[in-house]
Amino acid sequence: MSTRSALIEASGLRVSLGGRPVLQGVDFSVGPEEIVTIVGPNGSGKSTLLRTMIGAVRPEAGHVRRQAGLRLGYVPQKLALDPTLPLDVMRFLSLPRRISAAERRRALEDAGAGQLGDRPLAGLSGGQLQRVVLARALLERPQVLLLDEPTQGLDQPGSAAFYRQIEHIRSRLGCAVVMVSHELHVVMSASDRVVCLNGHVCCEGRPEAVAQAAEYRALFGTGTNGALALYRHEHSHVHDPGCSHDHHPHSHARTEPATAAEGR
Ligand SMILES: Nc1ncnc2c1ncn2[C@@H]1O[C@H](COP(=O)(O)OP(=O)(O)OP(=O)(O)O)[C@@H](O)[C@H]1O
Repeated sequence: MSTRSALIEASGLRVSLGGRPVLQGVDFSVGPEEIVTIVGPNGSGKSTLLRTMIGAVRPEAGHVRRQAGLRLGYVPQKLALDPTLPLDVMRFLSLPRRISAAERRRALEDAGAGQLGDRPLAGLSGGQLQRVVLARALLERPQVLLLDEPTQGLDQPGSAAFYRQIEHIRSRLGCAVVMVSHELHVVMSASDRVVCLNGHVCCEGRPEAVAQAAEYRALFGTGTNGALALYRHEHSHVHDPGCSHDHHPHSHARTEPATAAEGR
C-alpha cells in the first residue's frame, strides 16, 4: 500500500493499557475499497488496533495518518444498549441526530435488514441486531468501515451471510472495510488481505497465503486445512522477522503448493 493511496496508515504503533504493552511496532494501512481482516488470539490487541486507528486510543509511539476529512463508520464489539429501551429500529437509527426515513431505509437495505425497520430493538436476535448496528454505521456514508468481531455469536451460515453482505456494501458504497475476526476459514474468501496480530504483526498477505504460513498455524493450528486446499496458493505474504513464535526455518518454502497438498 503506497503512502499516497492509503486512507488510513499507521506506523510504528506502540500502545500500553493499564501499564502493560498491548501493541508494539505495528504498521497497518488500508487502501480504497480494500477488505482487510485482522485475526489473532484473545488479548492480542485487535480491538486496540481498531480503536487506535479511529483515534479513540492514543499511541505512545508511532502515528496514525487518516486522509483529511475521512468518513469512518465504526461498529464496536459490544454496543452498550439497554435492551428494555422502548425503541423500534427506525427510531434507533434516527438517534442522536435526525435522518430522513428514506436514508434509514436505504441503510437497512444495504445492511440486509430491510424487513426489520418496524421491529422493537429489544426483540431482535443477535444477528439481526448486528445488521441494524451495521446500518447505523452506514448512515455516515463511510469511506472506511471498521467492524470489531461483527460475527460474534453468529453460526457459520450466519457469518457467511454477513460477510456476503459486507462484500455487497463494499461494491455498492465503494468503501474500504477493516474487520476483526477469529474465523479465517469464513472471512478469507471476502478479504483482500489478512493481518495476523499478536501484539505485533506476525504475518500478513493474501488470505490463502497467510492461512498456510507457519506463523498463522502456530497461533491457530491447521483446523481449516480441508477448505484451504481449495485456494490457489501464492507466495504473497511477509513475516515479521522479530516474531517470537516457533517459526519453521523455511516457512516461506512451506507455503508452496506441496504444503497445500499436505494439508488435505
Ligand atoms: N482499558 C483497558 N485497560 C487495561 N487493559 C486493557 C484495556 N483494554 C484492553 N486491555 C488489555 O489489552 C489487551 C488487548 O486487548 P484487546 O481488546 O485489544 O484484544 P483483542 O485481541 O481484541 O481481544 P479479544 O479477541 O478477546 O476481543 C488485553 O490483554 C486486554 O486485557
